[in-house]
Amino acid sequence: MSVALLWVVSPCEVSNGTGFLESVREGNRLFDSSRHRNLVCNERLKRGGGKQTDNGRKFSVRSAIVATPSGERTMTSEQMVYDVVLRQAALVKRQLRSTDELEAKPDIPIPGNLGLLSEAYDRCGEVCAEYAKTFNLGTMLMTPERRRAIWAIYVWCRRTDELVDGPNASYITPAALDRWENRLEDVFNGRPFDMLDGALSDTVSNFPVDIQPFRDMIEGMRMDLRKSRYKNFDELYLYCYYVAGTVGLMSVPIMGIAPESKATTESVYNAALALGIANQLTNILRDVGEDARRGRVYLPQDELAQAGLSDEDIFAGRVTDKWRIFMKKQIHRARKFFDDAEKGVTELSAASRFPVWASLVLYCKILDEIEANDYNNFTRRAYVSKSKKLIALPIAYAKSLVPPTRTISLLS
Ligand SMILES: CC(C)=CCC/C(C)=C/CC/C(C)=C/CC/C(C)=C/COP(=O)(O)OP(=O)(O)O
Repeated sequence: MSVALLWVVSPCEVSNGTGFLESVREGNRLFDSSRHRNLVCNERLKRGGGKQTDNGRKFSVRSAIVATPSGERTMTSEQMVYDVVLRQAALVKRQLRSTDELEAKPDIPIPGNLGLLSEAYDRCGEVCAEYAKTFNLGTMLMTPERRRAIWAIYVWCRRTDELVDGPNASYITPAALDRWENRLEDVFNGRPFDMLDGALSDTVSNFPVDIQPFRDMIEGMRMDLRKSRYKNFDELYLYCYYVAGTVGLMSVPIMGIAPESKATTESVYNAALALGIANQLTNILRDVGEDARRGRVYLPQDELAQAGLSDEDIFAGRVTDKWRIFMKKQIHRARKFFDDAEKGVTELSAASRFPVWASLVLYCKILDEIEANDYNNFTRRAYVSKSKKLIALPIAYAKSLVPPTRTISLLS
């Protein structure tokens, strides 16, 4: 069982599988923060974020992405996701107008709870160190406030992912995800359920983080529960946004954009979104065989058909020329998303660039490894060896020293 879940699941809760989320409803809090709650609410109202914390809207906003009553959509997934980008960018701009520079504020003093809060952040750091070693190493260059905020977000994402991918996944129902979303709303309202939520509550009160990407990540988990095929790339793009693009949007308000950057806020968020999509597409291409053994195919069905391939070919795991041609196109697309992301990394605040470059350079290399495996992603797992990682890290460091562009946005 993953460490992240062990921390929040007591033995009796594990026994019935759903107890962990069941207890969310009971509201048996570990983290008493009535003072913290008021401060968070005031903070969000100051930022114009009151709408998000309106109890009346709980669960009415499943996702910013909506369909017509007949289920048809008039916009592409990309256009719809861009609305979330604009919303997050607007939130940051409002914050920037009210402060000279986007820097973390000092801790909110919570007498009696300060020790607990710092313990909560420490635990988040331990999870990050355990599961995201390279990225965690890179975060050591960030300011302590930013580093621990990134940890808190990472832990929430990991716990969310564990709900559908972890040891209790078979007990997870849409209702359980609704309760998890309920708990998320509580986090943003300053009513954290446990210590790890407490760290996130503190983070979202200190940085201009929008709740929508968090809600959308839960929506991605719902999608994973009900769907195992993707008709076309538009559908797959939406899934990738939900489960990974959201992470990019959550991270930039913490990482901060360099004060000297001339790029527009939207373009930097777009690049962050692109990195999430690129990572997820890479993850999908690496795990084709593993996913197929779970009955899942995260590849556009129309493109498979155009290449003369079907699910049967994937379940049979045949590396044919048709498969190689298909894979080349998929890899090419993933690389284009990495290219879009690269333009934005340089615009981040200096200390945040290294962890992002390191993870970008390393994840991108997985695509090279799939090629080196002659596109056999059915029975061979593409991975980047330790020695290749060691070579890549100084390159990432050198890239992180490049300052933002001096001219008005080169980014689209
Ligand atoms: C580019 C700019 C401007 C900012 C960077 C913004 C960030 C941090 C984007 C990164 C988004 C991200 C890390 C998305 C998660 C993608 C992903 C597929 C993670 C895979 O997680 P695991 O499943 O743990 O991976 P492994 O299976 O490879 O261990």
